[in-house]
Amino acid sequence: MTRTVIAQGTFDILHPGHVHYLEEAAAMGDELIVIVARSSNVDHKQTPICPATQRRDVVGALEAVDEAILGHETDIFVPIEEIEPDVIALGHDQHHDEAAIAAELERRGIDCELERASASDSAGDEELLSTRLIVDRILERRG
Ligand SMILES: Cc1cc2nc3c(=O)[nH]c(=O)nc-3n(C[C@H](O)[C@H](O)[C@H](O)COP(=O)(O)O)c2cc1C
Ligand SMILES: Nc1ncnc2c1ncn2[C@@H]1O[C@H](COP(=O)(O)OP(=O)(O)OP(=O)(O)O)[C@@H](O)[C@H]1O
Repeated sequence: MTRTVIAQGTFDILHPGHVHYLEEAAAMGDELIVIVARSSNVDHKQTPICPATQRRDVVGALEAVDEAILGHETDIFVPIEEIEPDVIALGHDQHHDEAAIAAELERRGIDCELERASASDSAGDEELLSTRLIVDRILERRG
């Protein structure tokens, strides 16, 4: 039986922290499907620079990723219901409440494990590993 893992996020301007998360998520199973957040659902930080379709296409080109799909516009559990994953891999710093996600999965009858990925190691000098920091540096150096 194929063990399907879901990873999800905004993935606006890719960096090695994203690669770390997706490689770790891929290692949790046999197949990795990535749900790329719709810009309208990214409400806890600034609106993404790149359109969702472009963010999806770049994530989908990574070696660790079997398939990247656009998330649902209004109900984030719809793709989960359709895919029926074995594991949902949450990012190390994602704000989601694990207990609330687990409760909603149970309410919808979805039997799936929840795992937390680790933070990536330091990237060394001039470390960024964050889209927000990349954008800040662009503004600082080129603005
Ligand atoms: C289990 C799960 C499923 C998700 N599915 C969707 C989805 O269908 N559509 C969507 O726009 N975002 C989806 N998201 C992503 C949320 O919108 C999201 O966590 C956020 O906007 C991305 O923020 P981040 O990149 O800071 O983690 C999902 C998140 C989780 C935890
Ligand atoms: N440095 C990192 N180490 C490990 N995982 C990371 C790292 N950066 C991002 N991720 C993971 O990648 C996923 C998508 O992250 P996201 O698109 O929010 O990027 P970000 O760089 O954290 O963005 P921002 O800096 O704008 O908040 C999340 O699950 C997040 O935890």
